[in-house]
Order: sequence, then structure tokens, then C-alpha cells
Amino acid sequence: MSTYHQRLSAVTAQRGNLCVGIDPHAALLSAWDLPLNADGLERYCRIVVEALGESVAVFKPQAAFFEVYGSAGIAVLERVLGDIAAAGALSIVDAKRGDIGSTMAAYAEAYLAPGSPLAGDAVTLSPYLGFDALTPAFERAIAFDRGVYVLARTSNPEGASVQLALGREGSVVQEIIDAAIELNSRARTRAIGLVVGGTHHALGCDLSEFNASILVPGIGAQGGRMEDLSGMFGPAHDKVLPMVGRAILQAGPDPAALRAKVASYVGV
Ligand SMILES: O=C(O)c1cc(=O)[nH]c(=O)n1[C@@H]1O[C@H](COP(=O)(O)O)[C@@H](O)[C@H]1O
Repeated sequence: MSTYHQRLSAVTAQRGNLCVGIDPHAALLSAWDLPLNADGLERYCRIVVEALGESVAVFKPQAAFFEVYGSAGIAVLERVLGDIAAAGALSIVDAKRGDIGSTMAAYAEAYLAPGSPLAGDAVTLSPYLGFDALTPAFERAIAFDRGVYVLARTSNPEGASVQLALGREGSVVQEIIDAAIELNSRARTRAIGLVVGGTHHALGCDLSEFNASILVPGIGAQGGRMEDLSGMFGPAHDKVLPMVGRAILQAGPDPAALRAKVASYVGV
């Protein structure tokens, strides 16, 4: 199997560089006249993947909106991951996992191991129990040709108090970025990506040496703009995978309207 980075490069070259967030908020289900239960959740996701699955490069289902419906919701997430793969797109499971030792290893098995029903092409991870605590996920991502996206400089204003605080050698976020660069070069991989929000006027960190994919949420509903990304990311702009959730989903459920909205973001 090709690596996550190779699959990402191939699919974005073909379909354009965009990740669509699948965030089935209750308000969106209601706006689409769908019931607030696992059945409504599944119909919602099917509409999105049927409309966009063959034209969008990457989807990022947000696990929280599936967990709300308990085991029935998790089962929907499993099926949606299958639908995304069947449409030839890639999936990033947004679970923001981060723990220690054997617990982290179990999360890594769940989201990255071959044959696991919750495994996508990549998963989001939180490094705030320590970057190296995520090692079981890094090892599996590399071994199984999958990817991880480690939260670095998140899109929300509250993140600054932790991420821009001074660590041992610089800001906390810079230590995370530098650790990811070092690991990618040492392991000769590009499996370790970062999450950096597209909402900041000044990022407050140096990504110029970063060597893998950067997932950039915050475009659209949170105020980030596609046209600002090249100035914001400078030399790292070619690594950016912009992510848009609500600003696209709000155009549904009409498939043509969803596709038109996607087209307005791709290639900006
Ligand atoms: O990891 C993420 O995807 C993420 C990181 C971040 O810094 N900010 C952020 O909004 N997200 C996720 O991106 C999605 C929000 O998309 P919008 O609807 O476009 O605002 C949610 O699933 C968030 O959890």
C-alpha cells in the first residue's frame, strides 16, 4: 500500500486541495429536516458523501457528533468511513486522542490498525500529555501507512494560553513543531502532520522547516479565509490542507448546492 502522504498527494492533485469536515451538528440535521437520532445522522452523512465523495479529496468526520448517539452513532461513523473509502476519498477521523502508555496504544489500535472498524486514513491527536506520549500512534501510523495530525496551534482563541506559553526551549507550540520535524526526518516518513488553525493574523510559530501535511481548520465559519493562507503560511503553504466544515455543509442538503459551495473553495 502507498503511504498516507503519497495517497494525499495523489488525491489532492486529482481533486483539488480541500478537506470537508463532516460535523453533523443537531442544528444542521434539523435544518435538513432530519430526525435527531442515529438514523438522521446516517442519512445526513450519506447525503454529504453521495454529493461530494467522488469530487472532494479528503473528509474529516468529527467523532463527537457520532458519539452523541452512543453505540448506534459509532456504528454510523464506521459505515461513513467505509463510504468515504469506497468513493475514492481519504478520511481523517477527528478524535483528538491523547493519553499515555497502554491506553494510548489502544487508541492507536482503534484508529490506525488495519481491519479496525474505526480506522481512517489518518487521525487527529492531542500532544498536551507530552509529544512523546503519542509514540504508540506514531509507530502504528508509520507501520500501517496511515497518518496522524498533531494539534499544534489550534484555531480557537483559548489555545494561545497553552500553545504560546514558554516551554523549555521556546514556545510550547514550537517544541511540538520541532519534535514532529525531527521525528519525520529520523523515521524517513511524512506520516506525522500538524493541525494549525487558519484563523490567526500571526501564527506565532515557525513552520518553514516542516516536512509533512498541515491540516488547517477554521476556514469559513470561524473567520479564516482561503485567500489569506499563502501569506499566513509562507514557505509552508505547499503543505497546507485547508479544512472547511459548516460553511460548506450549510449549503445542503441539495447536492448541487453542496458541490457549488465546494467549488468556491477549491483552487482559491
Ligand atoms: O482538529 C481539528 O479539526 C480542529 C482543530 C482546530 O484547531 N480547530 C477546529 O475547529 N478543529 C475542528 O474543525 C471543525 C470545525 O469546522 P468548521 O465548522 O469549519 O468551523 C470541528 O470538527 C473542530 O473540532
